[in-house]
Amino acid sequence: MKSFQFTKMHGLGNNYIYVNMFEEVLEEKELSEIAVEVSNIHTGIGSDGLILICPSEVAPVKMRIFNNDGSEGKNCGNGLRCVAKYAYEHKLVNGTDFQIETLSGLVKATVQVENNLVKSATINMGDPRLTKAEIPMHGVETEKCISETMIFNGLPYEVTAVSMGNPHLIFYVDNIEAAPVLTLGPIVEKDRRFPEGVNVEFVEIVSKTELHFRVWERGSGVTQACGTGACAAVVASVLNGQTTGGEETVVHLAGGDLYINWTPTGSVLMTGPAEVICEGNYYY
Ligand SMILES: N[C@H](CCC[C@H](N)C(=O)O)C(=O)O
Repeated sequence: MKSFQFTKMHGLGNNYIYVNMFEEVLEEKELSEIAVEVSNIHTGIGSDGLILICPSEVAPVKMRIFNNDGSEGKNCGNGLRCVAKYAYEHKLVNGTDFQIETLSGLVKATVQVENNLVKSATINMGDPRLTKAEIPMHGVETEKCISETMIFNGLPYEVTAVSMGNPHLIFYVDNIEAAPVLTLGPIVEKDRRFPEGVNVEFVEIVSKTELHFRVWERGSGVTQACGTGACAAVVASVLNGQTTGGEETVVHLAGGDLYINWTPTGSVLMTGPAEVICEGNYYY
């Protein structure tokens, strides 16, 4: 019987099982299966997936994220805030500003500290990627998908695609409570026009600096929040003239609020909470 120590953390209810790979050893070929197992609420711990906090050659720490279906994602906004919290509190980094390596590149983290504990973090998520080649999605590689009509389940929808290092497709609705998250989400997630799959977001515009948001995540289904998705939603809303670029926009997610700014320099800043739920030993 093998075991490893874990910390369960969440960002606005988007919760993952975090493993400190500076101290634990997990076999690469087991990671996908471990992600599925720990995520199971009946026979595991219960979570949206697994996140590894790893050594890096280019930053103090590296984040790897696995969804609850075992697939590996390339970025995770809520996860980055929790990794930043863990790294600061476990002295894996020096000071409140540091870089984190992800599979989609380096991001910059700034933690907000009270009584030596991180309450929230601001992550500079870098620039959004907008060409169809970068999403990735089928179509002319250099073209962007902004308010493009696409047919899903026999019906036309105006959609906008944004990558924050992971792919997102944004749908606009008049009433977020009635958004077809459970019906349309799984269909779009696996649509063959997205060769790596896609995270699916539904957005209701409230004002030029406020929106409601729900998500069906690639590889995890419905989650309480999606940080990269919220960033993608703000970028899409600015591109569609619905919200104001360069202004902090509040995104209301099921689990709470994120503050997102697509700055004039092109990078996207995301600020929100990060919390520890529990720690323990997992036996497998
Ligand atoms: N919940 C994460 C996104 C996970 C992305 C993952 N579902 C994928 O891209 O495969 C977030 O806060 O950004």
